[in-house]
Amino acid sequence: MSARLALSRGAFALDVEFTVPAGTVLALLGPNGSGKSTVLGSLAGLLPVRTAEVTVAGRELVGHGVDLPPHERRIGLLSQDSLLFPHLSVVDNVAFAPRSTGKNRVQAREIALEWLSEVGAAEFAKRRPGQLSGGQQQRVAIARALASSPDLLLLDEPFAALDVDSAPAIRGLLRRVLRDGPTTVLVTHDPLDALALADHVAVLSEGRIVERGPTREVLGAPRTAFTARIAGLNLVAGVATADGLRTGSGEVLAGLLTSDAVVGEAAVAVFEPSAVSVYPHDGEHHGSPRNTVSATVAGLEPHGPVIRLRVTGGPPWASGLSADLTPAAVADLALEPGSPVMLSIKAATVAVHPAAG
Ligand SMILES: Nc1ncnc2c1ncn2[C@@H]1O[C@H](COP(=O)(O)OP(=O)(O)OP(=O)(O)O)[C@@H](O)[C@H]1O
Repeated sequence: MSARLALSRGAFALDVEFTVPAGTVLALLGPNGSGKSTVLGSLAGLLPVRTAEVTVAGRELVGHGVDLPPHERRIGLLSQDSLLFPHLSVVDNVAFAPRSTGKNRVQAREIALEWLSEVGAAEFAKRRPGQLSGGQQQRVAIARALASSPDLLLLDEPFAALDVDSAPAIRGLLRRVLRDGPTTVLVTHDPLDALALADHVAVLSEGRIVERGPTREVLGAPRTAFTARIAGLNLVAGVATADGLRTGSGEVLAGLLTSDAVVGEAAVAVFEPSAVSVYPHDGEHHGSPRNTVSATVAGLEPHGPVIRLRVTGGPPWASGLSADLTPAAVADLALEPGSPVMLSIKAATVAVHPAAG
């Protein structure tokens, strides 16, 4: 899909242009009020726009004199609170989607039951939404969003209303259905959601896209202050193992799997720069011998109250890692670009998350 959108809402102005390759997921990240929900509302045809050109799956939704109403756009929208129809059963809620695209009652019911079983909610088919937990309702809402076979799926903070126990299961479910699913735009404030689900991210600030690119590149090496603040994480890509992550070059980084990570599947090890300890190259270090590597200081930059050090060299996965040190520690270790160092990362601080792709 490709979109160019410009509009004003009071003093707020949105002006964005982006594309999402077919079948992939774009995450929109940005601070409160940056325009994320406005982008989704405009794509869905729910907000008046000044200029818009939106093409999805080769079909023009808006632009050049065309302006399809929301129900003709073939867009599935999933918001934070699922807004199921309270007076309809679960299966009728889901069947509503294919019905509205012209399927007859029998076909619509069949499609609904298939999707309910796909999302693990078949047993609730006859219940009313009020008789389900928040997580169960969100499963049904996902089934409903997908049951219309949308050309474009819009997800607006799909985990925001869920408790910490049900969010990982729903994230895992979305990962599964999005793998072969429709082209998707996901709004989130959580970089870990973007890592788990999105191929690309775009960072919005005050109605404009200030940064975009492949998820791991943008979150691992942010170029804007905002992205650095929300992300700036150390990311190492590989495959989840029982006790951590195997990197592309075969080393194992010890860590803890999150509850939605699956051994043998693509994963990203995530740890904060403050979790990386730095020792002199030939001196003693007291970290776990497992996650210890030698590297070379590439650069030092003030980062709030600490100094953020970036390294190069060492095994491929370690090149580009960041570590936060106090100014006193930098002085004690006499660190400067080119200094050889040892890095140590406690396994307990390394979280292994499932990764898109
Ligand atoms: N109904 C409205 N009328 C006028 N202005 C609005 C309206 N809704 C939102 N805005 C303004 O549009 C801007 C973008 O809001 P939007 O909800 O798109 O941001 P967001 O990035 O989704 O924020 P959040 O993360 O808080 O959901 C904000 O400045 C907001 O005040």
